[in-house]
Amino acid sequence: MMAEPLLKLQNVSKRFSKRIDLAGKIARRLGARISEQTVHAVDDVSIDIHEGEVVGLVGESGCGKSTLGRVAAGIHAPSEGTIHWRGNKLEGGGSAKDRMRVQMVFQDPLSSLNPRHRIDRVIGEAPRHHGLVKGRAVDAYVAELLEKVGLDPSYRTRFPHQFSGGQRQRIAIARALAVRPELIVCDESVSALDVSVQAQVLNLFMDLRRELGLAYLFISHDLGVVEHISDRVVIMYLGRVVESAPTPELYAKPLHPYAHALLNEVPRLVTGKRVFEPVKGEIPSPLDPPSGCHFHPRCPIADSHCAKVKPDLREVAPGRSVACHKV
Ligand SMILES: Nc1ncnc2c1ncn2[C@@H]1O[C@H](COP(=O)(O)OP(=O)(O)OP(=O)(O)O)[C@@H](O)[C@H]1O
Repeated sequence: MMAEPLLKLQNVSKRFSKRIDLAGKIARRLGARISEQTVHAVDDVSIDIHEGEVVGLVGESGCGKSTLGRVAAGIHAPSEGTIHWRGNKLEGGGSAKDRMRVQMVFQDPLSSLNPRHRIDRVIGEAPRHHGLVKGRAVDAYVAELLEKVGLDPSYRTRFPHQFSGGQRQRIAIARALAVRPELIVCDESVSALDVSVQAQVLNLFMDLRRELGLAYLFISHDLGVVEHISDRVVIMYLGRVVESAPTPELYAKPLHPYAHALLNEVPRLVTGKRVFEPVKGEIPSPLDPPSGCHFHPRCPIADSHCAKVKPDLREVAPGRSVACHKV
């Protein structure tokens, strides 16, 4: 029997209210300039992440990846659904101690690191605040973390702007590690870096996984990176999971028509150029998603049933689930 997952998200949804400024005569005549609409950023998603596992999360821009990552990290409370940590239900997003077990590393370290704080404060503040390390021991703790992420411990008196993009991302990783997490949510954590620096930071993530047994929820639009790093990949479309599968099986034979179309976008190196074949058709608005299967207007095999009925995510093989009426 498989062990209890580290993090279990069950039927999680997250909605946001969006204020729309209605311009024009009709809106004025109706006496309303502002209207509220609901964005279903995450719609009934269930995901398990096991100890030491790397789960890739992919999908086109706006499909809800970041929102799901923030729910997983306790930054957003879900509008619906439950979250369990090692089998224990987290109420109201979880206690501070529970939340420390999941840390997030963002795309742009410069905006997530306080520019006025020296690195020793950036990294040492949270563990000191939570009593993980006290007094003079903080300096040695920060130095050890800097070494762990491949930076010179003497850098701890510098400020974030004195580092390169790759070094800043290492600092953001050291800050995440400082509270001894078991799961790190990486939200496009290498996307802003040069390709050679990307590879170094990805190697660091994998070294830390081996050394500390860390699990990752790895959000990326780069399907090549996700293939390289993930044990399992979850594909989202307009707030819903459409396919979840072990990485080699998914890349060898995607089953959902969207997964199929998306994987055609994996850059292929042809005569030194990166070639993309974008998924055909517009991404519909999450303010007004299509009925039935959200993908049906762009799907080459959809029929009238797909336009009416939402397909459930069904297990089609061990560890592999697909939400499609035709699979
Ligand atoms: N705080 C918020 N308030 C209102 N709407 C939001 C908020 N955060 C996200 N959204 C909306 O929720 C939807 C999903 O956004 P999200 O950022 O999670 O998608 P994403 O897949 O991570 O996209 P990207 O790759 O572009 O970051 C989008 O329509 C977005 O506009």
